[in-house]
Amino acid sequence: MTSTFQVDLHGVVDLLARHLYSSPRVYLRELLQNGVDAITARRGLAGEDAPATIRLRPLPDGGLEVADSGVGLTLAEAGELLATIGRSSKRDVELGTGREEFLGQFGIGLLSAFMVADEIELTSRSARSRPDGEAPAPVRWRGFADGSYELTEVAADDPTVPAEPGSIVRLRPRRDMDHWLAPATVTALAQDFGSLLPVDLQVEVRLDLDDGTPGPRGSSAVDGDARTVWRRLSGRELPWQERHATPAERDAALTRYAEQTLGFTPLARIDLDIPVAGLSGVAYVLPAAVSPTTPSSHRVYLKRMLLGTKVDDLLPPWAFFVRCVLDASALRPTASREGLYEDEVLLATREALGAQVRAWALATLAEDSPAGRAFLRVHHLAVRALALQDDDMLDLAARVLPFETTEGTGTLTDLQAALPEGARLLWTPSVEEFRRVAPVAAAQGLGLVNGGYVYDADLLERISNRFPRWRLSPVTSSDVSQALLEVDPLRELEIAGTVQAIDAALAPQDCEVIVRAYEPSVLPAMLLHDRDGDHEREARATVEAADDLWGQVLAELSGPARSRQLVLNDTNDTVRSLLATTDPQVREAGAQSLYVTALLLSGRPLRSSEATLMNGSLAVLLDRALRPGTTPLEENR
Ligand SMILES: Nc1ncnc2c1ncn2[C@@H]1O[C@H](COP(=O)(O)OP(=O)(O)OP(=O)(O)O)[C@@H](O)[C@H]1O
Repeated sequence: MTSTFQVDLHGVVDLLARHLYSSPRVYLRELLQNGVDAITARRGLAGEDAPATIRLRPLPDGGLEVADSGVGLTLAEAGELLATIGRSSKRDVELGTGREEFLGQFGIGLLSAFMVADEIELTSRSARSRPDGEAPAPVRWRGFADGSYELTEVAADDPTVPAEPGSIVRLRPRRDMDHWLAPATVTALAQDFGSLLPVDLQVEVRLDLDDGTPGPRGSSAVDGDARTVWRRLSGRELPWQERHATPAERDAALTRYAEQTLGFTPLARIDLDIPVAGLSGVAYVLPAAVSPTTPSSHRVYLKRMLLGTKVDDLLPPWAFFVRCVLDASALRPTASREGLYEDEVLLATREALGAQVRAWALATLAEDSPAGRAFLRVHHLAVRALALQDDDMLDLAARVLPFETTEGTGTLTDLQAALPEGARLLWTPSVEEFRRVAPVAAAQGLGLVNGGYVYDADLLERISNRFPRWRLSPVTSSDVSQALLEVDPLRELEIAGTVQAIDAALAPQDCEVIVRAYEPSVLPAMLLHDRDGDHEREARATVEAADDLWGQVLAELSGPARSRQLVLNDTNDTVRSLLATTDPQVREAGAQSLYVTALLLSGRPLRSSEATLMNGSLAVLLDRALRPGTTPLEENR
């Protein structure tokens, strides 16, 4: 024996309301959509001239009436389609997809009305004719929130039946949800979802409740005490397909449209057109920079019905500087109809949209125009993000993107122009390293670029690898130390003992001390990070783990054990004073404070152990300086 599931409609509606739809507001979209689909079906039957109207009428009892001039339903169709959840006339059973021409496909849309109504009544006159040529009798289906329904034939002259083919859906409000059916809400929702629909959508407005929103008026009527008018909500061309006398007028109209619908005045506009996805629209460039992690959300219409105002994942991640408004016919909605189904068409569309935005960015940046400069000023981060994955943009970016360099903020071209012909360009992977090295590099005439900001290290590395003509490479400690002059051998001999003592004082900081003579002489010391230090530390760990014989060999190969070098500047007066002192306490405290100063110069905040070191050394130096009658540094000269 086979049985069928018993379905508790309350549970299903609750599931839809809580987990599928983001808000009960979608009930109106589902009703509009059924009306549009029924009109499409009637056009298929009777030709393109078939009437295409949807009329929304708030009822005096707080309910709502939605009347369409669609294909209508026969008794058999209503019995099959409305009595079974998940049954849809618009699905392609063989392909398992929604048929192209319709908006609906899942067979659950009408249920969403139970989020706001206790009772749904659909009265319909079918546009089909019976085999005997007679018109089928009109039908009335009444569905209740407890899952029960009634289906009856109705007399053709019944006054509640549409006079012409079509359907009228009436909702009786659910307690506590009646505000969703209030006239102002219905008008606002219909405007939002349906203003671009290719049908004549009108709402009946009571003049005493009219909020004065401008819009074409239809005929007026007297309904009881209140005068009413029909206000037309649709009938607009897609804004980007409207005709204008001149391009300037089109620009102005589309800018106004962005201001009204998106709430900003765009920096620029990119027309979008992807025929295979039946897609057209506009990408607006944001007037201010946004973080790359801000989810970019777009206003999307599917077959001219609003899908959502915050649809994401429509463009590649690097295109976070645009907001699109578009309409597509070949993209598929998810069942909630609030997002896009991730299928091959969406993947191809995303790529094609990315290509159109990219082509605009390339063309705009390539010409040195005010628009290009404004775009770069506001959205240089997005250009950097795009250049990371696109060689054409990378090549352009290398020429137009500003970086922080030892010659000020400028492009790589600017930096090259400021250096002797054929000079190499160097870059640091962190801001800290740039701060450490830049004063010396600048004084030595080295061209240094700060790669420490978002995307820049990766970008500079890609430029180094892909475009050798820039002669760009990451800076190494040897690049810098080569520019530092060895002190003369006699001087080296003179200070050897002191240097050894200072070196020992900084050993706990994992820092080796050397002395060189370099410009600028106001800089007492510089801290170089040996990026090979990591390998050395690894080598040390291996030495410790190895047996005696191998340990000795490896120890010889592993080189200097400390990962940083404090390079004291022998042309600096303070350093010379320190090197001259024989007071061990002053020497140690002086070395520690030079070390901390060099750390601070790199811009990195001090760790607590380093702050303690600074305070301790300062206390010693102050104590010696304040002892009456002596100045410690002079005392030992
Ligand atoms: N106004 C209407 N005129 C004619 N037929 C209708 C109307 N409203 C609903 N129907 C019929 O009832 C069926 C079920 O409607 P329902 O809104 O539940 O699902 P759907 O529109 O097919 O799919 P979806 O769940 O994607 O909206 C429709 O496929 C359609 O055949």
